[in-house]
Amino acid sequence: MQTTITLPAACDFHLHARQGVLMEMVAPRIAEGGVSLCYVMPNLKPPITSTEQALEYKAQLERLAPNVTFLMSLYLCPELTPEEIRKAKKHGIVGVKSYPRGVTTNSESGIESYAIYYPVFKAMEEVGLILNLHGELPSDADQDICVMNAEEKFLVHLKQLHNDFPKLKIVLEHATTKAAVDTVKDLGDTIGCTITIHHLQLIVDDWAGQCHNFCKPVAKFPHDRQALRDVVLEEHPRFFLGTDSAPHPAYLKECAHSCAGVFTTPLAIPYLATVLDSFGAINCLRKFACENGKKFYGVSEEGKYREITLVKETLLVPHSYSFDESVEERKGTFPSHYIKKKKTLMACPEQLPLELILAVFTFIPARDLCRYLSLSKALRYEIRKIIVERIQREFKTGNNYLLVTIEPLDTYSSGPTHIFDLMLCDVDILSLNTRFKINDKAFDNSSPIKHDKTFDNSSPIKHAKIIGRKLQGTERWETILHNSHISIGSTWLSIFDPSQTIRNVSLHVFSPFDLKHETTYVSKGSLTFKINLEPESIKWWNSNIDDYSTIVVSNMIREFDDFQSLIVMSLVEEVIVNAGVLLTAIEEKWQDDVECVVIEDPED
Ligand SMILES: O=C1C[C@@H](C(=O)O)NC(=O)N1
Repeated sequence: MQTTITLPAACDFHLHARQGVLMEMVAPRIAEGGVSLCYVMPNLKPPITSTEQALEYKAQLERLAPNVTFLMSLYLCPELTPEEIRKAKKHGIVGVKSYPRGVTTNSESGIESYAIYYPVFKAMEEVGLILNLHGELPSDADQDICVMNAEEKFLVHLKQLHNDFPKLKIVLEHATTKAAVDTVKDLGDTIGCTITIHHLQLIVDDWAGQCHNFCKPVAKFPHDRQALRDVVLEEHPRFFLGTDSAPHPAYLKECAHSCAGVFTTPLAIPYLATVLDSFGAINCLRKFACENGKKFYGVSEEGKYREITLVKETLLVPHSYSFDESVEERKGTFPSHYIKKKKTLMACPEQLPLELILAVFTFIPARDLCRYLSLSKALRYEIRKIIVERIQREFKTGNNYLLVTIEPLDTYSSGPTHIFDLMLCDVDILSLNTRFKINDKAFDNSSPIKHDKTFDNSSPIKHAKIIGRKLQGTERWETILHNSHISIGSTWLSIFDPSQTIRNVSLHVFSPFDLKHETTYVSKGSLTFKINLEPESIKWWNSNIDDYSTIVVSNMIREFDDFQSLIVMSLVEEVIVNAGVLLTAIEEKWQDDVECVVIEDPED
């Protein structure tokens, strides 16, 4: 069994290197994945339609990944003229990518008919630019076209184009069908074809219901995959690697309308080797990934040649790759349960008198609390991540947020946690008509709290000065707990075991924009424990809460120097009700300034 392979760094002839923060994440990973040359797709926003844009994009990529050779392409669209083609050629642009309108990511300005582009194709044929085809027809039920046959039905256009421009080099991108493989083989030497790694692995069953495997064109039938594998095994010189690696932010991938794209760049060649090995094609790696494409394109690496060595051993694939999603442009579609949105103040957070945004998220209804509590820590961790993603989706500025989650820690309640949240809100609790009470008496385990079912408007709130605040003129936040214990007379506790006294206090503070910053401090009755977000690093220790007469919140949040907003979230429905009271009060008091976002429980 071959366990080590040394070969030239590979070429990826179809890469979505993206732009902005996503590009910053992708570009350095190209070499990490064993690739030293790549052909970059132009479907950015706005698409790359001019030589200047392509060169500027290339320069950005080179700054981020100086060891990689970037071959650039333009986006086929009406602005592209034969003159621009000639100019592009002069400046080293390699090809033009054609997207049929609406078939995939950023293809809104794609083409509807090839006929109008014939002068452009003619110029390309003359100067030797490559035409890259996303080979799918847009779905059209009336024409019986859907994702499963969109590629096959497109092939007539490939044949036609080849017929009309026999010297034009055309690459049918990311072929997924036997029909495509057969067609490319039948056509002459000017027709090449890229194959992705994932299409050598996946079939339709793997993406139906599995958003991470969803891409365009979709993976097809087992016999189609076999045809792709066979042509690799055959080492056919006109078939070569084009990963179509296409990352999307998790919130656009793991959602109802998942974006198409499989992100393989950081592990491209190890992944390819693994897949090839699985069907006995490991010896075809070199031709498929390092040689065929370069020959077809007639390109070399201008001194950037290097070798890579693959070692066959177990590799843990990261669950995700992080980048600053907060500054990614959001799609216009907010979840349908986004019920209330007053004013977008995120754009001008300095207007917030209390630097406060209160967002209340329900994630799991209270009645299902036990379900949440029975989840493993790892799963809870995932859930928190999802919540973070939700927040990132809603709030897109580069602001820092202080995020407080309210979570139950045991089966009984998470009662007082929202008191902490109120503290951190830096609001005058007394002025809010809530039912929260803060006792100044030492907490007495033997005296069960009252479980009055009435809404206690009149309860005076004592020690309002325990509110945490950002210290004037400093960046420190502080909450002082005057030897008090916190109690709460809220009705909702009674849905749990009424004989239980409040036993836990939890406060989770972290920045939704940097998971690494997460620090969770939890005081739980006479027990205080600390949790880092990583489930493995959960640490517990005993300590009496009396020892914590002063809780200096600045300790928890010391890493965040600039909070514009506070987000309070809860997994507990009833807390939402209470927080709703808070929201109402905030809205009443600062109605012109504060945007309160309430997101209803989607399951309701
Ligand atoms: O052709 C494409 C485009 C790509 C993307 O997300 O840019 N994703 C895909 O799955 N196919």
